[in-house]
Amino acid sequence: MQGKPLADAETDAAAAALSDRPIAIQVNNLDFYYGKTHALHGITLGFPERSVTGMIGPSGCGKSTLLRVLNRMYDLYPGQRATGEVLFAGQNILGNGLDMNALRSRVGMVFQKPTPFPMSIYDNIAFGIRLHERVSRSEMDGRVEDALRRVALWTEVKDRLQASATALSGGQQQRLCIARTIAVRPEVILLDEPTSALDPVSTARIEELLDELKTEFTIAIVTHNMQQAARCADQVAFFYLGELVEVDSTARMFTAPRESRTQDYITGRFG
Ligand SMILES: Nc1ncnc2c1ncn2[C@@H]1O[C@H](COP(=O)(O)OP(=O)(O)OP(=O)(O)O)[C@@H](O)[C@H]1O
Repeated sequence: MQGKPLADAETDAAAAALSDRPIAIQVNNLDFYYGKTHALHGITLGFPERSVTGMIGPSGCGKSTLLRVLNRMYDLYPGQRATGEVLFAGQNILGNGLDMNALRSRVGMVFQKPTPFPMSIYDNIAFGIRLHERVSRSEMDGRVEDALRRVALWTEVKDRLQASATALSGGQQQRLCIARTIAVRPEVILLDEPTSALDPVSTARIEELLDELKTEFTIAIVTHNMQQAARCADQVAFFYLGELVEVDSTARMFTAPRESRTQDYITGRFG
């Protein structure tokens, strides 16, 4: 009997490896409302541990909304509410009585535009650590250096740690924001179009960085860039009009999506 073509076998192996991983965050039957606007409809999606989930879909389909549910960012805005279940660390994080600071230290977020605080490079990183932990000065120095090394920024900034972070280039600022996020040792990192404001070289550096970070963190990234999803993600979820159309390993999504809407989107027929 003839075997499957190699490419198919590899695709199947990648999908199987992903499905064997424990799930870091499991979203079940999630609905989300901005006042009367029903933005997400019955989303069920698992984020496998230590892997990258790419979230794609046309503008307004609900990608950012889902990301904002995963660390309850929406809580900061009146009139926004979620129903369903988001299981993280053995708990439904949509429930009452949750320690939001603790949640956000475990599920960190990086935004589209780099958002360094108007303070020194050093303090940008130390600030988040101080919010959650008491550490000595020497330990803090070590944590700051470690975070900056992890994002390959240390050699560029080690001689000007006390300079303002706002003087860094856009790409450096975004790496600083990622350093700030990982410095508090989260389990999950959410990134909302983290490279859309960056040049191709800075984008490539962030993509390389994600590849390293996923050995330690669970990553969810919203992107409009199909090549970026194909390069960075282990699994890809395609959203359309507030619904999850399909989710699969990246290789399968880009070679053999099950739904024609996915096929149309990834081949650029709409969106
Ligand atoms: N603050 C808000 N108030 C009311 N409706 C909102 C608000 N933010 C988003 N929406 C609506 O919710 C839906 C999902 O928006 P969301 O920003 O999650 O989409 P998206 O897929 O991330 O889009 P984009 O790719 O353009 O960032 C859209 O219909 C949008 O108009």
